[in-house]
Amino acid sequence: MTVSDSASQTTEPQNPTAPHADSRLVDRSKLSKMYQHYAEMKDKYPHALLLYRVGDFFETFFQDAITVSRELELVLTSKHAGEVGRVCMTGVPHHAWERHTTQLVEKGYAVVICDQVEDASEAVGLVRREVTRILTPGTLLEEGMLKSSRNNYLAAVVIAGEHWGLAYADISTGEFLTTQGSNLELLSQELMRLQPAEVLFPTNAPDLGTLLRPGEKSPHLPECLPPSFCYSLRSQTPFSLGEARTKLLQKFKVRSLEGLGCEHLPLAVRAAGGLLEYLEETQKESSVSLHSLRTYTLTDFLIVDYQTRRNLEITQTVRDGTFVGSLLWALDRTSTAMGTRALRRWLLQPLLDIKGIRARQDTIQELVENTTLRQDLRQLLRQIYDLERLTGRAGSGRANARDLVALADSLSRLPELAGLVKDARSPFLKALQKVPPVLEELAKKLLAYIVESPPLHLTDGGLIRPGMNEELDERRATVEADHQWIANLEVEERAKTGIPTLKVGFNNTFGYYISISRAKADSVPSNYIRKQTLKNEERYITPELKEREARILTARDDLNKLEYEVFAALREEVGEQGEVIRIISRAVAAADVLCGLAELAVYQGYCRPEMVVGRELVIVDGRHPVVEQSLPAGLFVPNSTRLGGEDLNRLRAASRREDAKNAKEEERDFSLYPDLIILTGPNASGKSCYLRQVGLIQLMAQVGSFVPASSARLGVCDRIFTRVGAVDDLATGQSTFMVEMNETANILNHATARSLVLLDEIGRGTATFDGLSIAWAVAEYIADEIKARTIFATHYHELNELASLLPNVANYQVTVKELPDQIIFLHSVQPGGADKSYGIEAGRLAGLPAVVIKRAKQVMGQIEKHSKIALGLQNLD
Ligand SMILES: Nc1ncnc2c1ncn2[C@@H]1O[C@H](COP(=O)(O)OP(=O)(O)OP(=O)(O)O)[C@@H](O)[C@H]1O
Repeated sequence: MTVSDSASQTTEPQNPTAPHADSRLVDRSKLSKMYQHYAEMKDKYPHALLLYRVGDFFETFFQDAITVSRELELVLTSKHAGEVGRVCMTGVPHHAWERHTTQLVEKGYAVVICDQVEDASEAVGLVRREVTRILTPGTLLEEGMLKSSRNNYLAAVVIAGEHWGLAYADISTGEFLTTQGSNLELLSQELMRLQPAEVLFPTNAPDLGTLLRPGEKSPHLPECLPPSFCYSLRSQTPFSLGEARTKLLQKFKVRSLEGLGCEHLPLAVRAAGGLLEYLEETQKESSVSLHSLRTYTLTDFLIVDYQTRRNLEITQTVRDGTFVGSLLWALDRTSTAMGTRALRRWLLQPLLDIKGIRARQDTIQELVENTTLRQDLRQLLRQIYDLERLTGRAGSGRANARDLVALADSLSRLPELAGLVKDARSPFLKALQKVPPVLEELAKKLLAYIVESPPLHLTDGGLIRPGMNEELDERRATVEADHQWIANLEVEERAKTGIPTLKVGFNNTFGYYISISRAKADSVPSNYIRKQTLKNEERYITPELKEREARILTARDDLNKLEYEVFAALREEVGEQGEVIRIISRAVAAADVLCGLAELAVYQGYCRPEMVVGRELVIVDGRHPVVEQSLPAGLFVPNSTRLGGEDLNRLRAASRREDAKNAKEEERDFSLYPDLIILTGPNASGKSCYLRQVGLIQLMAQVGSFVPASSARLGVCDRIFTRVGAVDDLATGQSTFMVEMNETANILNHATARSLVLLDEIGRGTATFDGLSIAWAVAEYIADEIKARTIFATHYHELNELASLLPNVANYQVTVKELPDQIIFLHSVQPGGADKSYGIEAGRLAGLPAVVIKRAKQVMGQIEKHSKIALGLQNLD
């Protein structure tokens, strides 16, 4: 439900003494001035929660108060708002606004901050308030609101028939990319990869501005958009080609979009332009600092669809969605937040380009071979803060002095980093060899200007070192002289009055005063004016003291203001170098990822896979990278895999050259390396583990990582498909079997000879013979028609018959040792098919009553007698 919906459902109380709960229904003329202003602001942002600064609080009123008190579990109170009576109210202390806003934004609300923009003590009449910030899930910048380990993407989508444009940006790091495609399924997959915090969608819906929370339905949202994200319904205008194009040209100060790569991609342009407009609208006071726009195509990367990402547990486990136990968890040895985010991006977007893969491998290899370099690099990287986000905050005017010190500190490590890699040969280390001189200078300047441990607040002074700014030094000298005057005053007055206990003090109410014990009150000079009487003391002021005090306070104010100005100028300088810093940050992030992967390769005994152009998939002694780490050392049983031995194109070319005989010969050899493996074995023997291990090794190899095997030779895949397990998709009301069939249909319709297909059971969710028939037909179609490299794990050992019918199918089994009263899992994958599934045995081990086990064996005997499936199919031909 949107905020506005909740509001419209709130009817004004019939009870005249109950507080008003809807700003739209009250008589505005009866509201006091501040509430009238509040209501005007609320009218402008009907779809967001408005946090309105009153004194030390950010208050919410009317309908927003009800929503906020419910969502944050705060007490709902009410406040007198003029003639109209009381209105609902709840609020949060102003210093805690970030924490509370984060919670609201995480729950899918947009929050508008309306702050005081003048000093309340100087205000004439109502304190001036303005909207200073609009926070939505995709536009967060504040450090406490973001997870350092992942990007926070804002996406924008434009759809025209089957065609679409998608732009996305992370305003905290400055990334900004756009693309265009022509298949809505791919759009959905790309969104699932990005997991954006918020998606902008242009529509002509009447409720523009609404932020739909995850799962919330709207008739204006096309079905192809995954329901699990927040969608902002936007006006179509900024997404029109003309407006969007102009916006991009202006933002990046270019005459054509050619250089950005999207001149001829109108949908990509529309999405990017619309996104920019939204950022400008929500960022208000600060400019948005974004990298220049990069255009990419989905075909540059290995397609890992949502199911595969989920089944291979790349960023979270299937069972409980936790990070621990995922591939990312097992591989992450990065030392910086930038590296952690980059590793996640890389795992979700493996490469297709062999050159790119080899460049990463070369770097890992160099770091594997040079232990000292690797250790020194890791040590140094640990001292580098999140340059990307620090720069993002500086560029948008939100960095504080501590941020700039951290940034300068990190920048000043870069020359050291360059020194470490000066003799490196591999591409990603060479990228660190040159530090742009402008950054060295910037770091030096920042460290010279800003004190070592600056305060959090920017307006209370204490930021800039002495000797950096003449005017600042002068003002500081004046303030110090005044302080000295006060300090001397005590000595002088003691001497003058002869009262040794006389003291000069300060408090916020009276400012400076002279304190004398009551016993001595009679001997005070006549120019002392009594200001306050306490139990044991009298407090006085003198006209001279007051005059000095006024000077001190103004001078301090001026000093603080100037310090802030000097600081803001430094921050701006950082913002101006944003692009240069970001380029080097990305190089640092990449080197960090590769350094971590090298460390992993050494400690886990990974090998460098040989990447080839053909279809080969040869893994010798492969291991599952995650399961291996969760078992005690040495317990994981390695297994080899050999698939897709020959390049089908070459074979086909051979047959076209009418060299059919030769081709047949080759085809026979080729059968040594099958395309499809039927994998059988008892429950819990390790079939799923083996299947996933092959998928993960292929994926890791295309990320450029070394892999858990003693050797590997891998052709680059265009896509990895998986169908694993079965879960009811309750959200769409689909049964287990229908989910399974949909996923299988997707694979059969999209897999190519260059794909890797991993199928873990097909046809289990229906009657045995239906299931077996479907499984058979699917395996046959993949092996015979698609010729994708495939591993098909199944309990239907009848499928083993396929190997005798098709040359590119082979049978493998996960072996077990049978003892009289137990089965021992060997977890070893061997040629040949299992002739039984040990399901009844598993039932016995699980404690099914003996009589049931006995009866099951009888029934199985009968069924097997009548099942002559392979024979029957052969007869069909
Ligand atoms: N190669 C291996 N070495 C050591 N342990 C393994 C190996 N493979 C699997 N295991 C262990 O066996 C357990 C069961 O494996 P897995 O889930 O792959 O079985 P399965 O054959 O797919 O079972 P089911 O048919 O019931 O789905 C795993 O959790 C893992 O701990």
